[in-house]
Amino acid sequence: MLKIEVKELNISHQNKQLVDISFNIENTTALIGESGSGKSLTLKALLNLLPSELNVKLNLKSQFELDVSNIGFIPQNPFTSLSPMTKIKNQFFCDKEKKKELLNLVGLEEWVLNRFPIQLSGGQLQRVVIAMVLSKKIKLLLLDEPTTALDEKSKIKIIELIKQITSKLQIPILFVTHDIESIKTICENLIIIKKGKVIEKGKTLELIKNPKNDYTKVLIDSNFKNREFRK
Ligand SMILES: Nc1ncnc2c1ncn2[C@@H]1O[C@H](COP(=O)(O)OP(=O)(O)OP(=O)(O)O)[C@@H](O)[C@H]1O
Repeated sequence: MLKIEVKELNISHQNKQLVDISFNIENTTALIGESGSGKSLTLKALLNLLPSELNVKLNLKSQFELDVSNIGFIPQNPFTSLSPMTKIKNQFFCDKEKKKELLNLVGLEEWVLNRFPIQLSGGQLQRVVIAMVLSKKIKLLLLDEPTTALDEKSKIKIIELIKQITSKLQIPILFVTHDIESIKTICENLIIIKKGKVIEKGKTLELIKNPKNDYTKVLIDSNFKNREFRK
């Protein structure tokens, strides 16, 4: 399995340090932190999509050249990641048989191709986005809170789908979220960040069972309490 070593990622705005971390993306890795901790900036840096007003220093080691053509990205909001006025079939680039096969893999049927994004539910759209990502020969998959825009029922189904897919892909995966519960059964490794710094990392299940840092404890407790509350 390929591994990506982010030896140094330093992002600043004027004199303010926003992110200063190093970590590995190995097998399935989750990056967790509260709002404003630097998760999105980290993903944008890997995608080379940081706004020009930010200063960035990225030093990474990987066995392959990373560029947009070989990175798959599953965003927070599938509604805004697709063009609203274009039918799905015209935003999905591979032959028809492959499209059908991929749609099938994500639990959708061919009729979806003739719809505009607005005619699909959030859960269906996120499945379409996943099928599109799988149509490329990707070497790294990044997920940015992929269930944030979905209702609770769709969220559970999409997490289940992501779990199936990530176990088959055999490429490094970085799953960014603030929801530890959702990655518990998907990600083998866990990195906790706070205010742009890595404060704890390790194997997910061990870390959840035995967090060393107080911030990690609070993050875990609030995650599970919220979930109980929502049931
Ligand atoms: N273009 C920018 N200019 C200045 N500061 C920025 C810029 N983009 C983000 N920041 C700051 O960087 C910090 C990290 O932001 P980031 O969006 O990465 O957080 P996050 O962990 O993804 O939060 P959320 O879970 O709410 O999306 C925040 O304090 C944010 O205000």
